[in-house]
Amino acid sequence: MAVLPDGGPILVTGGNGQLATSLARFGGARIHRVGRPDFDFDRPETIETTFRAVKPAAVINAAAWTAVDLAETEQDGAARANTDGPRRLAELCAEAGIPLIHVSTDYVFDGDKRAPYVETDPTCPTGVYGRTKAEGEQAVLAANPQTVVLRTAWVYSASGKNFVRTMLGAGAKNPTLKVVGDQIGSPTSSDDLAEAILSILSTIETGGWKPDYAGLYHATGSGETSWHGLAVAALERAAEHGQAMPEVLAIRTEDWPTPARRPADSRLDCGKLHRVFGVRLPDWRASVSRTVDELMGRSAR
Ligand SMILES: NC(=O)C1=CN([C@@H]2O[C@H](COP(=O)(O)OP(=O)(O)OC[C@H]3O[C@@H](n4cnc5c(N)ncnc54)[C@H](OP(=O)(O)O)[C@@H]3O)[C@@H](O)[C@H]2O)C=CC1
Ligand SMILES: Cc1cn([C@H]2C[C@H](O)[C@@H](COP(=O)(O)OP(=O)(O)O[C@H]3O[C@@H](C)C(=O)[C@@H](O)[C@H]3O)O2)c(=O)[nH]c1=O
Repeated sequence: MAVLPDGGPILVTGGNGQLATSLARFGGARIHRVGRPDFDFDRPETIETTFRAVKPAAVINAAAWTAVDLAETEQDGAARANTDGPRRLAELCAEAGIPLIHVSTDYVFDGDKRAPYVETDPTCPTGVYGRTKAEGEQAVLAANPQTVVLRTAWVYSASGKNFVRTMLGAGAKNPTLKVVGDQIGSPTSSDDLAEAILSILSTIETGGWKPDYAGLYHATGSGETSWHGLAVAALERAAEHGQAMPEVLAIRTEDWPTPARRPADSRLDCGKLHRVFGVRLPDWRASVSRTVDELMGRSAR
C-alpha cells in the first residue's frame, strides 16, 4: 500500500461517495473529505470558501453527477457538477500551484471501437453524463497545468450505490434476474482505485511534479466482463456465504431500455498508467470477491 509523505491536507471532494470513502479508508490523516452541503458545485461560492479554509497541498476531485439516466433530463445540474465546478476547482489549484487528480469515466466513449480505448482516442459520448464528463476533462486540463485525469469504469464498493450491491439486493429477493450480456467493460473496485490514486500522489509528492505527468490516464480493474458476468460473479460469491443463487439470464441491450445509451464495449487500455506511474489495478474478479466477502461479513454480524 502506498504511504503518502508528510505534508499538508489533501482535499477530497464528493466526501460521501464511494471513492472518497475508500480514499479516507487508505489515505491516513492527510485526507480531508468535504461533501454536500458544505462543498456543493451547485453553490459555486462553496468551492472557493472550502479551498481557502482547507489550504490543501493537493486536491482529488471525487465529486460528480453519477446518475447516468437522470442526467438526460437534468442537463444543467450534470454540467455544474461534471464540468463547471471541476473547472473552478482546477483554477484554484492553478492559482495555488498544486496538483489536481480528477476522475472521469469510460462513458466518454461510444463503445463502437471494439478494441480497448487508448488515451489519444477522440471522445464520443452517447449521453449527457458522458458529454459533461468529457467536457470536464478538457476544462480541468486547460485550467491547471498540474492535472492528472484518471478515467475509470464500473466502480463498486461495499458502501454506496453501485451495480454489485444492486445485484446482491435483487438476487436476495428474486428467483430470476435479467442482466445485459452484450455490454462489456472492466469493473473497478473503489478501494483499488483509491490505492492507485494514493500511489500516484505519492510519486508526485516524493519526486516533485514533472510536466510529463499532466494529462489523461486510463485506470480500471484488470480484465474484462459484461454486466451479466459481473452480476454472476458477485452472486456466486454471495452464494458461498449462504445467499440463494438466482437464475441470471443474459439479455440484450434492447431488452433493457434506458434513457441514456451505454457503450457496448468500453474497455480501456491502462498501459500508460503503468508506464508513467508504475501502477496496475488488480484483476476485477478477485476484487469483486473481496468486496462481496466484506458485504456478506457485515450483514452476518
Ligand atoms: N460510480 C461509477 O460507476 C463510476 C464513477 N466514475 C467517476 O468516479 C468518480 C467518483 O465516483 P463515485 O465515488 O463512484 O460516485 P458516487 O456517486 O458514489 O459519489 C459522488 C459524490 O459526488 C457528490 N456530488 C454529486 N453532485 C454534486 C455537486 N453538485 N456538488 C458537490 N458534490 C456533488 C455526491 O454527493 P451526495 O453524497 O451528497 O449525493 C457524492 O458524494 C466520479 O468522478 C465519477 O464520475 C467513473 C466511472 C464509473
Ligand atoms: C439494475 C440492472 C441494470 N441492467 C443494465 C442496465 C445497464 O445497461 C447496465 C448497467 O447498469 P447501471 O445503470 O446500474 O449502471 P450505470 O449507471 O450505467 O453505470 C455507470 O455509472 C457511471 C457513473 C459510470 O461512469 C460508468 O462507468 C458505469 O459504471 O446494466 C440490467 O440489465 N439489469 C438490471 O437489473
